[in-house]
Amino acid sequence: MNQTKEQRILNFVLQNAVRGDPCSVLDTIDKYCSQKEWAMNVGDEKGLILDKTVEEVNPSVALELGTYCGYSAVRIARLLKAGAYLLTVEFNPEFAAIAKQMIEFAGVQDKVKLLEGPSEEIIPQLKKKYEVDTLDFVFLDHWKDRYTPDTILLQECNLLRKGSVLLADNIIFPGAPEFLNYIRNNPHFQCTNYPSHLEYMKVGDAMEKAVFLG
Ligand SMILES: Cc1ncnc2c1ncn2[C@@H]1O[C@H](/C=C/CNC(=O)c2cc(-c3ccc(F)cc3)cc(O)c2O)C[C@H]1O
Ligand SMILES: [Mg+2]
Repeated sequence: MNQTKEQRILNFVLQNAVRGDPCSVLDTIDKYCSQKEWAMNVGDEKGLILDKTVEEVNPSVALELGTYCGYSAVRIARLLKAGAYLLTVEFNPEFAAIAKQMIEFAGVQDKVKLLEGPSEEIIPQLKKKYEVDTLDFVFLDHWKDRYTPDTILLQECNLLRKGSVLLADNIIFPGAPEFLNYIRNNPHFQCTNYPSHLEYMKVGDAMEKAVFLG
């Protein structure tokens, strides 16, 4: 049975990266996806915007929607302080299995909880089942038409507090026009746009930061 692209990415990491070294895992994925097979990781350029935002927020509890192969989970987890953790949500079991191995190889498994299932089911469980009070940081990188309903759901579930920071990928390409309209016209959010490029390409893209004002 021939391998999937995601399995090929994982195998390339297992054979070429340094076990327990998150930066080497990230560099190895970026090398593979820029030279061999493109894949929808946030990548090195937008990854720097993600890094700066995570360092600025310095979250105790972070949520990621759309784990995929685990690239941004490793990217976020490597920056978390002692005792802080990332919850990452992925509903495709194959991607979840790949991401689990990627996260473990990088050595950040103690900081990451991979939750398998659709975000609309997981989000309402975060308080009771996963003992979350509020979220300090949320990275949105799943299906683009889910950004708005999930942002509304996070508010309905009282998971955001004054100062919670959302960061959304792919504002330009593939684009999230409905989310952009929602969040920029919502008086409860203060938005900032970060122009960049689509991962591994010369195509323009951007990230949007939205601070919840309470
Ligand atoms: C609702 C929900 N719950 C849990 N997991 C969910 C979910 N929706 C998607 N997911 C999971 O997240 C991942 C999906 C991410 C969606 N991201 C994308 O579709 C995406 C697409 C591109 C792109 C750019 C140019 C092109 F020409 C083609 C594609 C670039 C990106 O950075 C992306 O994030 C994998 C999926 O299983
Ligand atoms: Mg993306």
